[in-house]
This record gives sequence, structure tokens and C-alpha cells, in this order.
Amino acid sequence: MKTFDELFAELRDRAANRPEGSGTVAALDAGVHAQGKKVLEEAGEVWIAAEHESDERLAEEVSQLLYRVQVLMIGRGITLDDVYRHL
Ligand SMILES: N=c1c2ncn([C@@H]3O[C@H](COP(=O)(O)OP(=O)(O)OP(=O)(O)O)[C@@H](O)[C@H]3O)c2ncn1[C@@H]1O[C@H](COP(=O)(O)O)[C@@H](O)[C@H]1O
Repeated sequence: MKTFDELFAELRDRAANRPEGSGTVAALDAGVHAQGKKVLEEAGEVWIAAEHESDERLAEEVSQLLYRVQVLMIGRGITLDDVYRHL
């Protein structure tokens, strides 16, 4: 179990250290266009799960959307503070 902030720190570490086999490194290397498509794809899956699937499936899809949003943020070089100041 990890929090949103802990996942972000972990992904930034992946970006900095580029361990072999990391899906995050591959997603970052794919560029912002591909990262954006993943965000949209996962958002659609969240919507479908919310209307038609179980709470557990919905929670899983939300977790994947949060991951994809964080990858996009790191790809563009923005931080959690950049976002939090708008909340
Ligand atoms: N939380 C996630 C996470 N959520 C989603 N995903 C990726 O997103 C995929 C699911 O999304 P899709 O629906 O697009 O599935 P898919 O089309 O089958 O996947 P792809 O072929 O597109 O990769 C998963 O198979 C993972 O590749 C994640 N990948 C990694 N994490 C966490 O990120 C951290 C770093 O991971 P690595 O970079 O892989 O070491 C670890 O803590 C992981 O648990």
C-alpha cells in the first residue's frame, strides 16, 4: 500500500535512475503524446467501471489513472506542488 505522494516519489526515482525493466521508464521514453493517450484511455476505463463494474474494479481503474497522470506530470517536468497550489 502506498499513497499518491509516495508513488510520485517512486516514479521520480525511476525517471532519475532508469532501472532496467521499468515500465515507467518506457512510458516516459514514449513521450508526452503517448502519455496523454494513456491518461485518456484510463479515464475512459474509469468511466466505464463507474457505470458498469464493481467497486473493486473501479478502484483498480482509478489507481491506473492516477499512475498515468503522474507519468504525464513527470514527463512534462511538473511537481506535486505545482498541482497542489491549484487545489
Ligand atoms: N501503479 C502502477 C501502475 N498502474 C498501471 N500501470 C501500468 O499500466 C498497465 C495497465 O494499463 P493498461 O490498461 O494500459 O494495460 P495494458 O494496455 O495491458 O498495458 P500496456 O501494454 O499499455 O503497458 C499495467 O500493466 C502497468 O504497465 C502501472 N505501472 C506501475 N505502477 C507502479 O509504479 C511503480 C514503478 O513501476 P515500474 O516502473 O514498472 O517499476 C511501482 O510501484 C508500480 O506498482
